[in-house]
Amino acid sequence: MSGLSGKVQTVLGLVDPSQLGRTLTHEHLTMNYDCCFCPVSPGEEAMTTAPMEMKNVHWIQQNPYSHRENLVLSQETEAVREELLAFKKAGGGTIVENTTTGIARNLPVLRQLAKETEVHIVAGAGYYLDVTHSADMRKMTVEKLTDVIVNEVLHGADGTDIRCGVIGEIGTSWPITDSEKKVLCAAAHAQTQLGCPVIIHPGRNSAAPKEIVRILQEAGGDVSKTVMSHIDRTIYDPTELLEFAKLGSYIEYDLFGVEMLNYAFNTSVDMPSDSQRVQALAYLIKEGYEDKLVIAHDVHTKNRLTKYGGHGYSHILKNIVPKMLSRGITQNQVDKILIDNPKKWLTFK
Ligand SMILES: CCC(=O)NCCS(=O)(=O)O
Repeated sequence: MSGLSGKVQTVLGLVDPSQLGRTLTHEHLTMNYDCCFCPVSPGEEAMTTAPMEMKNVHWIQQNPYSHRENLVLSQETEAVREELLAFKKAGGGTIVENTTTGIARNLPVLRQLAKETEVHIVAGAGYYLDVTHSADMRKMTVEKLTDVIVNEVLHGADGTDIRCGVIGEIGTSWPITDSEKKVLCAAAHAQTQLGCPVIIHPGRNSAAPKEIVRILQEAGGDVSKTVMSHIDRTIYDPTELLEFAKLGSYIEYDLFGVEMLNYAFNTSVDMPSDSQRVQALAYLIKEGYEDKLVIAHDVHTKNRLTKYGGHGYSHILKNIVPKMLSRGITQNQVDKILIDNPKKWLTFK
């Protein structure tokens, strides 16, 4: 294992795991989501460039991926700084920033935000979805990709000395592409060398998480130290959910705050409400998985910020925790989900 053993690596350096406090395991503070622009139905084209103002907010909330400006979170560093200060004031301690290569990771901005707000920020290594993979990167072998990821953790990424503390979010589509499979194998190999946490973005199909676990395990990865993101929009059937839970990864409900009727990336999906997310957590707790649950908002577009009428980064602490408690989840279980489980996951072996 590396010299990082027993520590958590933030953009400001190593910290003792006991310092983390309440942790959101899947957020973005600066990124660009142009790669996933969704065209609108005929007649609605003008809305894709409409100003981000009150009369358009509802349309943007329902069609977040079809509004050009909404996809550029990187323009909102000042608003994000304010939000992080509010998160800290609400009792938050740490944010895992999941932006990887392909969606405009900006480590100097993350370091600056961490310094200015005193929120611990853990940055992500590796690559996002196939659609963002460059021609050069596609030519790399698994060994070369492993070297790049290991280097991002041990020495710094994007030409900086700022080190990543987690591998991911590693992007996968459905079906998983060959290039994405190579990255998954590289993530598993890097994890074996480093003993570090991994986090995965599964494709939008209920079979995707299980297939990813299979690929990671075959490549020697440690699934017990891996978070499967976006379960909210991926596995609905309770039996399928339990089958997946048995495989041993962390299960992440990370779209808290998203309430939308039509989910443009997969129109066959009924996006759950926050109440249904809390019900899913309560169900998994009842089934014995309270040590494997983590939660977040996955803020990745402008409309999710309070500046634009969104819920911001404090919604879980301010609104979801009281709801969890009112639905029979105990304070001890809440603390596991927000403090103990993230701490265990983020600590290098
Ligand atoms: C970059 C942020 C991201 O991938 N978010 C997931 C969106 S969704 O696939 O759950 O809609």
